[in-house]
Amino acid sequence: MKVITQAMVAATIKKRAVETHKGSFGKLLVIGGNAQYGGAIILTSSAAVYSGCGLVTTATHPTNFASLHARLPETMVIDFQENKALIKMIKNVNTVVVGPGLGEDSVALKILHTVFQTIQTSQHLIIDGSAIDLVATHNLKLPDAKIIFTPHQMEWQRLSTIPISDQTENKNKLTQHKLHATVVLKKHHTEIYTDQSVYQLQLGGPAMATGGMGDTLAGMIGAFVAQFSDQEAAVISATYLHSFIADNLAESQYVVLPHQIINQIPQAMSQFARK
Ligand SMILES: NC(=O)C1=CN([C@@H]2O[C@H](COP(=O)(O)OP(=O)(O)OC[C@H]3O[C@@H](n4cnc5c(N)ncnc54)[C@H](OP(=O)(O)O)[C@@H]3O)[C@@H](O)[C@H]2O)[C@@H](O)CC1
Ligand SMILES: Nc1ncnc2c1ncn2[C@@H]1O[C@H](COP(=O)(O)OP(=O)(O)O)[C@@H](O)[C@H]1O
Ligand SMILES: [Mg+2]
Repeated sequence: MKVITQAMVAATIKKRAVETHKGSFGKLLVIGGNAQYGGAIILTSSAAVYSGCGLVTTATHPTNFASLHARLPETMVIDFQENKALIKMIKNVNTVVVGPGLGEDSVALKILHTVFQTIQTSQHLIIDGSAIDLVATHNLKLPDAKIIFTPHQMEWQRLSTIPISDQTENKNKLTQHKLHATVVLKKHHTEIYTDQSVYQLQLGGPAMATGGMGDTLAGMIGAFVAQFSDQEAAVISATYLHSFIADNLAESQYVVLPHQIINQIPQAMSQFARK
């Protein structure tokens, strides 16, 4: 297992070229947030905007529109139940994040079907939270796209059928290979399984054990993958930065809240871009 280093992150987050515009830094669609879990998609969307994605659109339940816009005017919104609008928007972006706070009811399942039917080979698809459980429960066939799963240990157990106590590097690697996807297995010392390698994060700690922490990471990964050309480097760097910021805050805080990490992303990226 390779340890993720600061140098890997610094090599990914580069100073921006001047002859650029918002279209140069990725177009991302985040899908999630039912009537119960609006906070999840607010965190994912915010993390994506603060991570520098050029254009972020949020497909969510309409009950979340006002709260989302009050926190984050930079994102655009669509109703995730409007199938035609959803299809059009999926075709209009280079990266999709699906799952944070999506829920697992029939509406959620229909949305996930639409994503899987519409996504193209060249697009990045981050599958998180409820969407991972829907894939596992309904044994869904994965589309041909650049897929990244971001399960915590229980979600990985449901998807891979490997019990948490048995989630060894070799077993995880075998399932990652079968899935044809990158797997970010979230836990203390998160592990990232790609086609090429296995990486370990040696940052992060229990101050991060707060609901919404993974929703935030999903937005960061989405934004990094949307704007940086090397998918593997982007996933590793987003995962590192998330815990790097948390550890800095945890020096003076007992707990670290997801929105506090989000607020620090632009400064932390600037720090790495100057290395
Ligand atoms: N503000 C919002 O709107 C929020 C919305 N959210 C949204 O809710 C949806 C459901 O996601 P979820 O993660 O909350 O539920 P689920 O998948 O059932 O997992 C929990 C079960 O797994 C177990 N467990 C074992 N190991 C574990 C580990 N390493 N990490 C974590 N859990 C571990 C754990 O064990 P226990 O706590 O019982 O010890 C428990 O039995 C999803 O869409 C998400 O985006 C949340 O993000 C919260 C904020
Ligand atoms: N004790 C811990 N040590 C390191 N990281 C942790 C710890 N507890 C939680 N985290 C991190 O917090 C995030 C939790 O993700 P997840 O369970 O999906 O949260 P949620 O769905 O509530 O947003 C992961 O990135 C995980 O690595
Ligand atoms: Mg989660």
